[in-house]
Amino acid sequence: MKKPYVYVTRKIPAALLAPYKDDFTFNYWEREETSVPREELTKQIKKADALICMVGDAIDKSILEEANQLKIIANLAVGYDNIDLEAAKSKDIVVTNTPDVLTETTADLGFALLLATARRLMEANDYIRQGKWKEWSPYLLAGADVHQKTIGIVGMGRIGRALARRAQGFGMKIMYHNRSRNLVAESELGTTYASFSDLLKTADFVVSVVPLSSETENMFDSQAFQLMKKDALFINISRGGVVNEEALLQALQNGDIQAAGLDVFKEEPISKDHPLLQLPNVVALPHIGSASMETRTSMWNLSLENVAAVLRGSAPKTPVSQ
Ligand SMILES: O=CC(=O)O
Repeated sequence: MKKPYVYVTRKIPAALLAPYKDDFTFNYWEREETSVPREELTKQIKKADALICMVGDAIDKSILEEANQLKIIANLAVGYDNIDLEAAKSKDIVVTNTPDVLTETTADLGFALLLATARRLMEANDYIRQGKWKEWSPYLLAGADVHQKTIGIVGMGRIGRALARRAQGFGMKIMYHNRSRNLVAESELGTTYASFSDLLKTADFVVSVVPLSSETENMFDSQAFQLMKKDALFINISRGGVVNEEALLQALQNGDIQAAGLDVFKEEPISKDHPLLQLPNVVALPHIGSASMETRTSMWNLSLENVAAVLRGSAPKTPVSQ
């Protein structure tokens, strides 16, 4: 019998495929630095039984129309705003993501970004490498304290709670905003629920961990930045789509907020000429929230487990609700 065909949109380590090789045929996009062109993906989707894809792959209605026998789309990410869930559902295609395995790693990065932005680590690193360091001086590259400040976490899901645990270690006051109250986070992590506007008005660090949806798109707009304190820092580790980047740029330029740490952008990869990247008070990272060797391997393994389960006729471990 012909083995089911699994297409992977990036190079996957061969060793991870070994346990599945007897049952499935694998093929993947070989070039690590570039994403699969739309034309090639369309060709592959026509014949694939399973697809493992990345956040940058737009799995929209028009490409899904090409699928003839696709049974599962396994996204190598916890967020899945790149996939048209309705279109997948209408073709009985299961969608899975990679929750849990990346929670702590992403929270580590979120906190690293917060610290780097507050203490101006990138500017300091550039300063020393450019040979500018001539003498020690009291306010040289002086940033903002993190300990005992107020963090405002927007989106109290798994990563939000993991951030709150880290914030506890820094003696921070923790506010959060979420669609619904999270009583466990309140009782166990000492977090306080606030309306979006109260959080914006009060927090020293506003951290976005909210998934991108029609409700959250552009929620950080000019009004939101106006509400923030002038010395507030904005950190985004969720999706660029939740921010109006033009409004963020203006807020940073006008001094409405102090600085931003951004791991995600509306257009990814962002152009190096983008105005946000010209500002010294922006720390920018290329969407590396879950990028540790251990976690990326766990994400691959979870995606493979999900694919194998569906192709063998059982339920996947981490389906998204469609
Ligand atoms: O952005 C990455 C993810 O959603 O896992």
